Amino acid sequence: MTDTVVPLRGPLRLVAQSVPLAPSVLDDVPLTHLLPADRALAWVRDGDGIVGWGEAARIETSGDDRFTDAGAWWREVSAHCVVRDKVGVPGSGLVAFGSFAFADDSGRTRGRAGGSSVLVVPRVVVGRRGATTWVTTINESALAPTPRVAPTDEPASPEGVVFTDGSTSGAQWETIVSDAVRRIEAGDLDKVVLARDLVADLAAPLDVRAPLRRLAAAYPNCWTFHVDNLFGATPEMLVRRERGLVTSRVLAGTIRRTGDDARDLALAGSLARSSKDLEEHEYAVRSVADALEPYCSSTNVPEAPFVLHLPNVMHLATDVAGVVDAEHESATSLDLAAALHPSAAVGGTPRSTALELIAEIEHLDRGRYAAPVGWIDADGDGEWGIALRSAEYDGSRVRLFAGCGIVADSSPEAELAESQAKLVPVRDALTG
Ligand SMILES: C=C(O[C@H]1C=CC=C(C(=O)O)[C@@H]1O)C(=O)O
Repeated sequence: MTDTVVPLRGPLRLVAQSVPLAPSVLDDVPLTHLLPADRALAWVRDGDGIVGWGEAARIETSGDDRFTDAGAWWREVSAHCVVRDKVGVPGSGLVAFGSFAFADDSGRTRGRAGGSSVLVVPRVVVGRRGATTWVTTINESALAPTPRVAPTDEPASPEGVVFTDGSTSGAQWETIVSDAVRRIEAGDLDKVVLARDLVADLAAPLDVRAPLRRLAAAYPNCWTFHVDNLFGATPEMLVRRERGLVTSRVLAGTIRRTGDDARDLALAGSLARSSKDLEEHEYAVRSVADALEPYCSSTNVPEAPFVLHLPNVMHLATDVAGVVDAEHESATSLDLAAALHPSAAVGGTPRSTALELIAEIEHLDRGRYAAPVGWIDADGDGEWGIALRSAEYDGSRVRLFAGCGIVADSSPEAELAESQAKLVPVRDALTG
């Protein structure tokens, strides 16, 4: 069931044009430095990506049809759009940024007007992919002039930040983790991912560009994003579809970094050998490989994970790849994200039992945390990360989220410490 906030009144006829920019025009200015304060959209990693602003069209959906309804709308918008693309790379031409709710019933309980999942078509997009930089304009009915693109003013840093417990205290959350371990030991399920939130109150409404700039600079190998008041820097790629090739970066199994390189290297070795973390990881890889298989003529699932080093933590990581088969050629990146969500990196194994347990014991509306966030183009190519290391804000109130995979050998105290480490990126981005 879906509540469509902006119903489609007849076909929406958009005109999109992408033109290359000479590299000297932006002179290596980070894409996040181009964003205006209002309606900023971002998806950047290591200098590449797309940022956008303004709004040519949007759809909000909710409920269990949130992906299918958004997908049908996107097919319709793409089919009626006139695209003049002089760049021709994934992300040029018509694009929409999107972010989806974790749970079928999410959003309703938060009292937000309308649905909680969204696709937004910006009016202006600036993209960078290696040496290629471009600007896209999107307008209704007629071509819009290409705007001058230049760095915007330095955003105000958040001030007077006060953190308080979210829906549970640390001690209460440890009890919830213990409950989950008992259920796993009783044989009800193999793995469940439990999350908690932290509230930050600021002295003034957040200018999200400040934390975005910090996250993009501090976490270059993560995808820094902002869509409709959800922002963060995620290390996990749920699915990327690029001209028939599908890739996914699966993460599960974590160890905190100490800041001492030699010790961290030894810890990376122990993570790679930890049976608890390897078990947690294997469930996540299986869930992604199994969900991709029906769409692919071939898949590649490496036998062993590698260790991904981030500034705050290290993760076990596996890059899964597949080739979309002829029968599923029309499956868009969003269709694939819908099929994969929620993977066992954020739900659990078996999926339905884990989701029931989350709903029963977590005491948290995850909103759009841990759900797909990313972008899609007119060909259906796109990238959908999992919105981890993220926060949602409303004026001067920010809710930060973090979760941990729980298996039989999990210790509540260690999981609480891990969740604190996962909160660090957004915490630091708010406090400078
Ligand atoms: C659920 C989160 O992380 C997932 C991704 C990587 C490692 C995880 C872990 O080791 O528990 C989680 O499965 C989060 O960051 O909120």
